[in-house]
Amino acid sequence: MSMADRDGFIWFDGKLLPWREVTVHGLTHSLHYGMGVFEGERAYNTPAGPAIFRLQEHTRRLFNSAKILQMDMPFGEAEINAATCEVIRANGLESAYIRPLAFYGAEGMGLSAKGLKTHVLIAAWPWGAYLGQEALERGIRVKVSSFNRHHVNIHMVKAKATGNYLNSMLAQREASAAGYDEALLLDREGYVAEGSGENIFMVRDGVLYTPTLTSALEGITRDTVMRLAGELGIRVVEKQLTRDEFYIADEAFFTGTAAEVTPIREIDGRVIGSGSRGPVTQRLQSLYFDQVTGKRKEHPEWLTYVN
Ligand SMILES: CCC[C@H](NCc1c(COP(=O)(O)O)cnc(C)c1O)C(=O)O
Repeated sequence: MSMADRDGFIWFDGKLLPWREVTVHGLTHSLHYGMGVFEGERAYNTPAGPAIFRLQEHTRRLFNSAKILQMDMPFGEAEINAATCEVIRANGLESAYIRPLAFYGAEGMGLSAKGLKTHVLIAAWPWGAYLGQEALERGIRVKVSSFNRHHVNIHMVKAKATGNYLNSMLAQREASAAGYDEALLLDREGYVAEGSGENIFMVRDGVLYTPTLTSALEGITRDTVMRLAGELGIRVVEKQLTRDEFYIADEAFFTGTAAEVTPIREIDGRVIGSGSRGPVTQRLQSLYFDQVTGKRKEHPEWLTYVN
């Protein structure tokens, strides 16, 4: 079923509208030139009702992305936070994937985007494991992409910008066509950057490693997992990592709002560790799910209850 043919409500420019009425003109500027910013967030059902995980950090990143691209935002962060909660309530959702998007309208077609209106929508829908439930347990097969991640002075990688995902789509489709589940992109120097829609970690001799963020998005899940690992007493190291360090790692996994904590069992035909979800990955994955579903009481500030 097309995403357009759903029922429910989408928050659009300050109002909750019926899902199917949220349409834009074919000459919408962002459709043509790819300048827009978005977020991927999740609400989870908890013993105290539905809650959005680290909503404030996601909204702050949306506004930071807009600032990097110099897109004027017609609402404030607090209004967007409140509207996001309203979308979950209005659709009667308990756990959901949430997609805020800010984009330029059809007021003009010049690249300067002068005088264009920024429109904002927030949609939410039930979305299970991004790479499949089995992936969360068994792990996935990953291919290093022939496409590099953006050079940091070609695309603004700290902005979660819609146009940046052309690179992600090219990489993901190449990996999928080659029979893999996901792509791993290297930066311009050849160091490991991130997945097409995820940050990446590896475990070696009990130490958790993740690439420095030069060519990768500042992932909120990455930050969460690094904090949880520290609380488990696991040493966390951020450094430049090469593809062959991942080949000989004991464990590897992706993190992201959509991907959550997805184990990686093979990269480029090299089996990672035991070839299934490793013990450190499993501990972090289970702690992550306890955290986002309110079973773990630490970090109450990470959950925004919608009711
Ligand atoms: C299609 C993009 C989906 C989106 N990807 C999130 C994402 C991440 C992880 O960031 P975070 O942990 O803050 O989510 C890292 N890197 C990229 C390129 C991403 O698109 C998501 O909702 O997970």
